[in-house]
Amino acid sequence: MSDLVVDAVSVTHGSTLAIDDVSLSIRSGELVAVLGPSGCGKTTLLLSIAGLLPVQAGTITIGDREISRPGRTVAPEKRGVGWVPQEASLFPHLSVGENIGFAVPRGRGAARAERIAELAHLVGLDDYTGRAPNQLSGGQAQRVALARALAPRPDLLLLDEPFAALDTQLRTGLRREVAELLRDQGTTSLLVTHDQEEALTLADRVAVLRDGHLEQFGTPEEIYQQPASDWVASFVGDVVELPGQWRGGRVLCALGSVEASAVGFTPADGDTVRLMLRPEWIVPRPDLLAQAAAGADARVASISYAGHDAMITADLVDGPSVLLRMAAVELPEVGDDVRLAVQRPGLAFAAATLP
Ligand SMILES: Nc1ncnc2c1ncn2[C@@H]1O[C@H](COP(=O)(O)OP(=O)(O)OP(=O)(O)O)[C@@H](O)[C@H]1O
Repeated sequence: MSDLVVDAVSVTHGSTLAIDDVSLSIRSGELVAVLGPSGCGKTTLLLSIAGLLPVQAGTITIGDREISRPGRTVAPEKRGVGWVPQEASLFPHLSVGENIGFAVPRGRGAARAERIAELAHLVGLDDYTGRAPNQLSGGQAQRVALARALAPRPDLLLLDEPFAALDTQLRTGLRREVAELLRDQGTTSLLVTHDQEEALTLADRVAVLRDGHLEQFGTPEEIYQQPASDWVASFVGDVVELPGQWRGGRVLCALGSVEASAVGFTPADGDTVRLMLRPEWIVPRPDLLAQAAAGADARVASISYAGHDAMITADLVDGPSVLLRMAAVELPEVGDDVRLAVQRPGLAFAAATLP
């Protein structure tokens, strides 16, 4: 398995600039998710890496092989790249075993049959190699598609929303399984998804695309805790935004004086900023009720219970409503008075940059 380097790549569809000067460097064995809203260029990026679309600028390299540059596109079958599509797209006239072995050269005698058996075992379908694709469930078909892509030992595996067509329960289980399998195999993989939870839970690093631009490339923790822009902050996860005034590394706002770091600008004392918090950074602090100086008073307005946790809307006495996410162990009740505090530094964005 090799490194993938996408260097200053631009790709157009006619007059549409779908990928605009994107650079990504993926280490050997890494699983990277490409995350972004519909139409941001995820599929276009994947197609250009697969060799199905030419690049108008920049280069794509796998290991020490340059596979794309303007005017030169190495053919898809010569790139050493595997592809797992959204729908398994198995060949209906071939057995499961023959689907898995489709890209493994014939004429190697036992070696080919061994590789098919090895892959069938890897995806937990040892007993299914003689079956026809229409005798498989959706999840099983997707495993066959994965085995088929891995069989010729690609340098890089591209997965285009491979779990999107599956129901929620199956999707959660299968994606965990697939991520483990790819890690065990040391497969360098690029997974396209518009599902932020999928990206954050599975990937070593996440590339966030917006309108063909790379907004941020970082670990799931960096993307969620230190978003590079207010757009990334609101696209990946829930946000609570409050206007406030910057004062020496803190923001004075309806939640009190909250420690914060400024993102993308250097505020001066007195500047108006937007404070951004995640709902789980705000917590009820009954211990502060006796201390008038700390925290902010609020009343619980509604509770949206989700089993493992709950989203609580609390009306601040001196300000707007805020959202809190709490583990559903000891929840307050609607109408309860609470004292809220912020348990980790927030993010301050320039007021003018917010939509
Ligand atoms: N064949 C095409 N001809 C013209 N424009 C295209 C073509 N394919 C994609 N586009 C445009 O290029 C941009 C990026 O499309 P792309 O399919 O890569 O986005 P995406 O992020 O994969 O979207 P989705 O999540 O909806 O699949 C969009 O503006 C789209 O309309």
